[in-house]
Amino acid sequence: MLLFFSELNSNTWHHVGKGSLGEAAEQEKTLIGAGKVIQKVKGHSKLEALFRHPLYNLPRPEPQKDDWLLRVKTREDVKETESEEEEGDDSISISWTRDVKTHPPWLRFHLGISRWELYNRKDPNLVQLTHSLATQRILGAVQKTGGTQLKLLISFPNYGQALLKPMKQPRDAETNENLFYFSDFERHNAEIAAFHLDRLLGFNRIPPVVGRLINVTTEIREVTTDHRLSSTFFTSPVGNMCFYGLCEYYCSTEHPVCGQPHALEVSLAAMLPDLSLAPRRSWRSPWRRAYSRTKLAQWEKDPTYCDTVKQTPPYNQGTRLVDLIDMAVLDFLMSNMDRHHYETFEKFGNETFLLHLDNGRAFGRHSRDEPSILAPLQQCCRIRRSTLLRLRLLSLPSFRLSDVMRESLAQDPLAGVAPLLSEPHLSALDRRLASVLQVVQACQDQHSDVIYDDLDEYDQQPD
Ligand SMILES: Nc1ncnc2c1ncn2[C@@H]1O[C@H](COP(=O)(O)OP(=O)(O)OP(=O)(O)O)[C@@H](O)[C@H]1O
Ligand SMILES: [Mn+2]
Repeated sequence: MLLFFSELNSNTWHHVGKGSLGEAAEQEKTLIGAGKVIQKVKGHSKLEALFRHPLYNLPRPEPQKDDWLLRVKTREDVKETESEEEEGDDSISISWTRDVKTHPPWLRFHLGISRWELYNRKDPNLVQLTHSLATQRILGAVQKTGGTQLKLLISFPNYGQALLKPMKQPRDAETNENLFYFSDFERHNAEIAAFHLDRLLGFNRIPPVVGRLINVTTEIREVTTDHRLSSTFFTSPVGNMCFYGLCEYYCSTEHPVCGQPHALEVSLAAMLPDLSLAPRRSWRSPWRRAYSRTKLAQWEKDPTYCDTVKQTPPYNQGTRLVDLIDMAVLDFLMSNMDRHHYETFEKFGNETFLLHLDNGRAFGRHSRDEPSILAPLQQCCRIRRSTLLRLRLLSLPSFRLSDVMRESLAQDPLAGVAPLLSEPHLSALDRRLASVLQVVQACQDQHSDVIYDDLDEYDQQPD
């Protein structure tokens, strides 16, 4: 493994890429013709090859007790709380036990959250979790409070829940260039695509999101107990079932969410554990935008802004700064300008990953890039080595980001309706990835401490 990483890092690395790896890629080029995209050629999968790569299989120390977000109570714990609390709870009987086999997928997801990632990519439960979100009967739907745009909290028979964001505009609509980022609609496909992109970058910091075609009438209107929500349903002039809900932005007759006439595309995100079990802390991003038509934020005016951030807790210690830069890379690739806050699990203090929640405003425009999203990278000139090496890998023809993204998104149930990202959005990913690598190169030309080496422990291991 030592040899492998040093090879990736060396100057000859690009040459290596164009050699053996490049040739193989030429032979297995993804075929695109007459608007039809063929995902795999004779069973060859770039996605599978990517996930087989050592950079996606770094040995991690087994998490210790304190590295898990939650744990199942032992019989002793249960006895203690029973004696403390009033007995006589006849509400619900739950049929799962401490035996993992009895746990529904959402519970296994919660129990799998660790200090370092939200899920393990190889955990077979992930497929079960997304499958259950995509297929289970919808028992209830109420509006979720908090946040500015309409979203629903969906509940399922196995006590699982999901955060629903509806399709609000046609898939291929490009955001009007005269709209400010803070006036943009949220997109259901952006939530889905962001989950896939985050996973492809090896971060695993976005809760699993899946697409689903629902029936607005039978699966929302007829099951909701939320009167404020049901009072906003109406039949549109062409006979489609629409609703708009109550929220700060775009909840009006002028901005209806409509079925065709009942069918509606939505995204469903697995819910994180309840805040009472796993409280989270919300952090204001140092590179937050001004959310104003006229004002600039401090970081837009001060080229030495990062020097201040680097001295400010929690960015002056541990991995917080490079975590933030990982997030900036993710956001630049998908052109998300709306990252005003990020969250962490309180239990893990400052030594933990950052949750990349709320990605609905990503993937709005494919014809333009937004360099200012990369400001943290460009101003701090710092990046995790594992992130950089994965980005370089994804820029090679044999693992090309747009190709693995296309293949990954094809796994979503809504891909059967239409591709989740149009081809121009996929090529924008490759173009932006090249820009990220250029920014890193420019940093390396000027500074010597650009790379935050999170792989040194692996390099020292014998082969
Ligand atoms: N998968 C999830 N599980 C639990 N809570 C979530 C999940 N995703 C988002 N949330 C919570 O719900 C809140 C609102 O969600 P989101 O940010 O997507 O909505 P929003 O309307 O875009 O909010 P805002 O306008 O503040 O950006 C988030 O701040 C987050 O705390
Ligand atoms: Mn938002």
